[in-house]
Amino acid sequence: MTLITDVRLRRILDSRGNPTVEADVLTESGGFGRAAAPSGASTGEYEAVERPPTEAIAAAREHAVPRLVGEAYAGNQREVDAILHAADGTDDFSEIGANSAVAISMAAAKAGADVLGAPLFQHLGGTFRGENFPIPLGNVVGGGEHAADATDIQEFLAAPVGAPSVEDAVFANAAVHAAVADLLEERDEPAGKGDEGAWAPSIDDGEAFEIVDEAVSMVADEVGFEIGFGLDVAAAEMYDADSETYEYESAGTSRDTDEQIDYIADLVDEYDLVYVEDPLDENDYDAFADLTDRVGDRTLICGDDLFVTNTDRLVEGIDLGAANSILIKPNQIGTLTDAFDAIELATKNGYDSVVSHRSGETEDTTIAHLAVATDAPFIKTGAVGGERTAKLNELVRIADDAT
Ligand SMILES: C=C(OP(=O)(O)O)C(=O)O
Ligand SMILES: [Mg+2]
Repeated sequence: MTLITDVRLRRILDSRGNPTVEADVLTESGGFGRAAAPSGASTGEYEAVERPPTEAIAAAREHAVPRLVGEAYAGNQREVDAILHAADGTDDFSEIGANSAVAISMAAAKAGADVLGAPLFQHLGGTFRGENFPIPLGNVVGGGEHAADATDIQEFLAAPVGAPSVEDAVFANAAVHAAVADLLEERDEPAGKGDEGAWAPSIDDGEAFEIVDEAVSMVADEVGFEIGFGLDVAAAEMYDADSETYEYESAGTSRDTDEQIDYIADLVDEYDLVYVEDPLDENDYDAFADLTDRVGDRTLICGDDLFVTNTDRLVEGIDLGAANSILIKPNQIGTLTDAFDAIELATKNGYDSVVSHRSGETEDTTIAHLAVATDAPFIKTGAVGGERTAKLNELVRIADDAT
């Protein structure tokens, strides 16, 4: 029933106005799945390779589509993804492009779910998946590679850890985003928005800490449940390998690795941070391990550029005690199977998985289903903006049994 009869690929727009790959997968019994690849700006050095969409589409049409059509079953995700790997023939999807691979992989999953008449999260997670919903981490102030002339730290995140429901959590993050706007106005700090919809004022990190801390406390008082504070430092983007220092350009500060570890550890205590992503360079497992040793009992230290959703890199991190959490971005690794395997390995080793969007996104909602299917404790997918609310609203629908 789920035999694939056609795979169609096309270029569509992403949220930055750049082209990206969209895939349609059709099956023998009329099943249909459509999915699109997202795209990063602060990409990790070890991510699977995204090719220019025109090239990725041509290569996938030549190498992957003939091996899938009439040969593979959309309901058998591992088979589809193994064929994508075999058709590509490289370690990093540099032949067909991780963008073509992930679009086809996710579209096949949706086609499989369509034939089965099940929501995607149910198809992916099975009937015995847990009943939990991920806590959404909402980006409310940001800079780094996501906005010009804004904070050095890439993302200041609201983390509604005490929310009684996913709906409450989603609305709390939007309220923090709105509260930040009010506080910026009071301080006469005009702000546009960065790529992920977070406010991107021309302020230094110190001022951003004050504002987000206040906004989070105000909204927590209003809603009556705990809202934590988190960061994506995206430190690889500020690391200068020649001088071995972290360069905070807007603040005019430079820190060596030990100073960076001290700085982050102090921030964890000062702001009760519940989540810190990529606080150190993506090649420095040892520094990650030092920091995790110091503060890992009271906050999540999450590897994004460090692990790039790659089980080999995660194994190394687990061996060294480099973190206690992993970011999961399907397009970093190229298929849903690889993303699932990373989550499973993380869970077995006591790491929390954070399923994540990219800064360049589409209306695709697969990550909302992936997070629910795998019982991931967190999802990071912005706070506002159409391509972000597409995922947040889908979570609300899943919770309401309305997908
Ligand atoms: C979402 C992120 O940004 P990008 O997609 O630019 O890598 C991130 O760094 O976590
Ligand atoms: Mg990150």
